[in-house]
Amino acid sequence: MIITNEQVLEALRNVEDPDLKKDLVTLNMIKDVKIDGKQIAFTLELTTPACPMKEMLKNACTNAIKHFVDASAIILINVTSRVTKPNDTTQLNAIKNIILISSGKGGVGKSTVASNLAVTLAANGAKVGLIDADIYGPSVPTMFDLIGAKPSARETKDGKTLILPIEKYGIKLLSLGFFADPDQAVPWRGPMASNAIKQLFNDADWGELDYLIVDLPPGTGDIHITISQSFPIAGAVIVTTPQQVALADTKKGLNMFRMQGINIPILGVIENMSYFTPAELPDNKYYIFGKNGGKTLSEQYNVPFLGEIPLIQAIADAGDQGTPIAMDTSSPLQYAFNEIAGKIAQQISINNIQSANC
Ligand SMILES: Nc1ncnc2c1ncn2[C@@H]1O[C@H](COP(=O)(O)OP(=O)(O)OP(=O)(O)O)[C@@H](O)[C@H]1O
Repeated sequence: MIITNEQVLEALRNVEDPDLKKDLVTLNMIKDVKIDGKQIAFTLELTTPACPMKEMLKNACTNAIKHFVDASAIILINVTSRVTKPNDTTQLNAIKNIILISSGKGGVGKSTVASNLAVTLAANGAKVGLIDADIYGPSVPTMFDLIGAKPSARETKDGKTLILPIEKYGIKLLSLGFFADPDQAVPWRGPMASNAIKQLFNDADWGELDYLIVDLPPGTGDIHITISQSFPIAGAVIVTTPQQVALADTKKGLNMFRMQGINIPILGVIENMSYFTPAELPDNKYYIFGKNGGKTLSEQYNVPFLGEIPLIQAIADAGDQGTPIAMDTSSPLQYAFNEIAGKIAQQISINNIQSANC
């Protein structure tokens, strides 16, 4: 019996994307079906390279074809991705999704999370940029071993000067720290800071990006309002530690993103420094700052809980050495960040597709 494209597509109509609640053919995720005797090849186009359901969907496609078409078929699935973007993106057209990394309190690990998410999404194959908008203490130059680095500029055909982001580990980076002397007091204040931040978005040659991660200053202030109101934001990720003082400030941050006029989707809460694990006793967990604070908060606010990151000296060491820990293939944290990045990318895809269908 000759296998036809129609039979294959009909079989794949039985595979539903659990997030988007539609089948893969209706979602236009099946491309280039080619049949050669018993061999069936096609492309499965996901909405993000960091999709946590990649393997599950591949297996479901194989099973559907074997069940509905031919149990002895040889199935070759090429998985690719085309990252979706919010449908109201009118400016910064080549930047698909801007993700804000925010925290109510300083020092809870916002920059650590931003850096590790950036390298994780890039390792999955996404085009990633990172803006360090922390006016009080930009840490991206340290975390990417770029202290003292200075971005160059290029002139466009119409005479405009564009800043060229610095590329490191496959990520395009701009930090306010590149424009100030690392040993001088930070000069960014009020309107000057807001203008400088806007320039990092508007006057830089970002090229095409799937995700632009923005490391915000701690707390709730002018910079948050400026960025939220000036650019289309895919969502905010909130970083907290488990202590009550941190959680109280985190609530203020959550409330700010929900304020009228800001109204930014909250992609979820990450709890950093959740427990301490000594290097010599890797299976022991000591909840020195309390347990489940971040999880309880995310339940109260009805936002996703994205995961826990332990307090481990290797994270601080990796940050100080300029090689984010998620790049270390031998570290269990690579897996932890991969899970968190997958959940964030998945949430963005769902929001984008839902907003496109509205
Ligand atoms: N899970 C962790 N385990 C160990 N050290 C950590 C962890 N998370 C962050 N750190 C360290 O804590 C310090 C503060 O982290 P980081 O700079 O990421 O916080 P932040 O919230 O961005 O701070 P700021 O308010 O200054 O912007 C850094 O030295 C970092 O390496």
